[in-house]
Amino acid sequence: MTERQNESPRQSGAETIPESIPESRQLPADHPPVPAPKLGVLLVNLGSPDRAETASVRRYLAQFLSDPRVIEIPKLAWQPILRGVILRTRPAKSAKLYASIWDRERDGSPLKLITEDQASGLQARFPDCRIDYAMRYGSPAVADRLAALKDAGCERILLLPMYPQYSAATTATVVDEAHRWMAKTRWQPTMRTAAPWYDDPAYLDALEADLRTQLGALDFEPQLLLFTFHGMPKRTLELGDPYHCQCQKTARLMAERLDVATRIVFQSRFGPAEWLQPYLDEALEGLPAEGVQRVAVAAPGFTADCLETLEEIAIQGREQFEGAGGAKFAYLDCLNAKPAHLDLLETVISRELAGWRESG
Ligand SMILES: C=CC1=C(C)c2cc3[nH]c(cc4nc(cc5[nH]c(cc1n2)c(C)c5CCC(=O)O)C(CCC(=O)O)=C4C)c(C)c3C=C
Ligand SMILES: [Fe+2]
Ligand SMILES: [Fe+2]
Repeated sequence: MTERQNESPRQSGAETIPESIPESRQLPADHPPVPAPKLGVLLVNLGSPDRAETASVRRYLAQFLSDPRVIEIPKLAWQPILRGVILRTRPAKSAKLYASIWDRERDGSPLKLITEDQASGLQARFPDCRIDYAMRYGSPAVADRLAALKDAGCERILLLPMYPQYSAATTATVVDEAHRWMAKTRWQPTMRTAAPWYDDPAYLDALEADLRTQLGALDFEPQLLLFTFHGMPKRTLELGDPYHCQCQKTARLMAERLDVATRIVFQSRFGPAEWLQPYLDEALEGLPAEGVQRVAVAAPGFTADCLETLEEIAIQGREQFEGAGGAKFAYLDCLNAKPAHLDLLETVISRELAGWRESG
């Protein structure tokens, strides 16, 4: 083999070398193909089942809930509960919920399709990079998309866990998974991970503009705007996870920018342990008795609408509030693939690529 082909513009086998490439850059006929070096960006969100069907949801939940970053209970104690109880009962119920939000035309979950749209929207803004997306659980798998970026010649890859607030159960497990692939890879790309953007002015600007627009379009004036974040076991806060503090900071900085009363709550409790409080469902059920008849709910920790927003908040949350006597309820959707979100993600990606694009 000759020296490394960092500067080689070759894309494929020796017989396809264009005439214009100088002799010194050509590879011998028996050399493995070396694509031209590029920058890659991989957006990674949580993931969904491939279909809104029990078997598919069971596979997805088995992978998700076997992750020791998500369920911090020793494997020997947890697996019998997971296999013997949860995977026997939950998949059928969750499949029905997924069916209620499924995009039938594009045949996918909102979370996956919105992430796909974010990646293609960003690709148009970064013609010099290859932008792709993956799901931490389910498909497309992180390892497969990292391998595809590498095969396309990306020698430097920016990993973008799609969570504005860091938690071990979300951000860290994306990094773990990427590094498991790295550990099996001979010629590793250089990899960076984007920092969480929970207090970044670009994030707050995007949220503020979007929430103002959505609030302004309502047919009522909310007395209260609830900021709901996905919950975490309370124990994770005691163990040093910064998630709770980062959610609090996002909510406080947003409250300072908006001229409506706000409150922070946490949703999607799982299992019998105490989770971060106050809980969304209890808040919605208690508000009418406090005299709050008109409420709006926003979920600034979700970069894409998903089961936890479209079903748990927009459907169940409304029922809880109205069932307790509330009059007006509005769910404000996530930033999704809206231009304001692409602007924010462009800012984050450009910052994280600093030094790479210039030298690339
Ligand atoms: C946005 C941040 C998220 C945190 C933090 C988080 C922690 C966390 N989640 C579970 C259990 C479940 N979460 C489920 C769905 C789900 N969770 C997030 C995000 C966070 N989770 C998203 C975006 C989604 C939606 C996925 C989709 O396809 O739309 C589910 C599955 C759904 C169900 O069956 O109800 C479970 C279970 C735990 C235990 C946890 C922290 C330890
Ligand atoms: Fe979750
Ligand atoms: Fe805190």
